[in-house]
Amino acid sequence: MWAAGTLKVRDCLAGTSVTLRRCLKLGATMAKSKFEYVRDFEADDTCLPHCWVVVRLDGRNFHRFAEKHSFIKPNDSRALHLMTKCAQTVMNELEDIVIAYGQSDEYSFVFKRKSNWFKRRASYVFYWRDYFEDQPLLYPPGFDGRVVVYPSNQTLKDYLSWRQADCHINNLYNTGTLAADKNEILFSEFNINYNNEPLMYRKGTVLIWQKVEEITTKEVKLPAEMEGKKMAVTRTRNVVVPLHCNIIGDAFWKEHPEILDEDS
Ligand SMILES: Nc1nc2c(ncn2[C@@H]2O[C@H](COP(=O)(O)OP(=O)(O)OP(=O)(O)O)[C@@H](O)[C@H]2O)c(=O)[nH]1
Ligand SMILES: [Mg+2]
Ligand SMILES: [Mg+2]
Repeated sequence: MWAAGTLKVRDCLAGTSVTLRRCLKLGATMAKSKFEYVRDFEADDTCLPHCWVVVRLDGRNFHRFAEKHSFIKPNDSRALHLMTKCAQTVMNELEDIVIAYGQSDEYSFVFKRKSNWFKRRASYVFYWRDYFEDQPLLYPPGFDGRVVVYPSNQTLKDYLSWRQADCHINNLYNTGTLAADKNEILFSEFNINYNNEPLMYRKGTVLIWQKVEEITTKEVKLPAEMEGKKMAVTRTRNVVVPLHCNIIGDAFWKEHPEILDEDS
């Protein structure tokens, strides 16, 4: 998705894979060969229907990539914004994604229960220069993807909570030290109040759809006496908005009931 040719997400979301399998079956009956047996190794990778489908992409050996491209430690806001830009682009292309969550070198995309499609993008490389102006891209990063299905709203919420907890733990660790009472040590020894660290670093990024009112001027044709006149027209548009809020706990889900709404 982020770098061409590196993503190995199986096409388990696509209804087309079923069609493809049918075609293969048809072809196979027409021309069977002694090699036919290898098809038995194919696992049925169709995702369970009616479940939430999560695709998580994670940078491969990103430790090296960050080092080679002089990323600021432990958090480089350019890198995080570049990831978010890519994820927003993906969401804008795939309206079936209801929410996405990103931190560090990973992004999770949650597809509607009814979804049946998926696409690839080479966004990360494409937008690199917008975020890392002075740092040339030395090699294209690779991202591996995995697909997991979650059967209930609660398991999906728990999945996203797990990723945000991971963001918190890693960030606290990377910002400071190994010891038990990290917050206290950060404050007393390094004079860093962890709670003052930017929210994007502590909470990661949540991408959701929000309706915005857009005012545009339009030439109005009717009625006849107003012909040629420009008028302000308001229309509602769905846009992808980044948030750096808590998704662990009920408050977020109560505030945004539409995300998990079956019919939306
Ligand atoms: N300096 C810096 N490094 C980052 C930043 N974001 C991610 N990284 C690096 O990316 C790594 C991501 O962790 P992992 O995904 O567990 O490790 P990985 O090196 O990508 O290895 P694999 O995922 O197993 O291939 C971190 O350990 C950091 O080294 C950042 O903003 N700044
Ligand atoms: Mg990684
Ligand atoms: Mg990672």
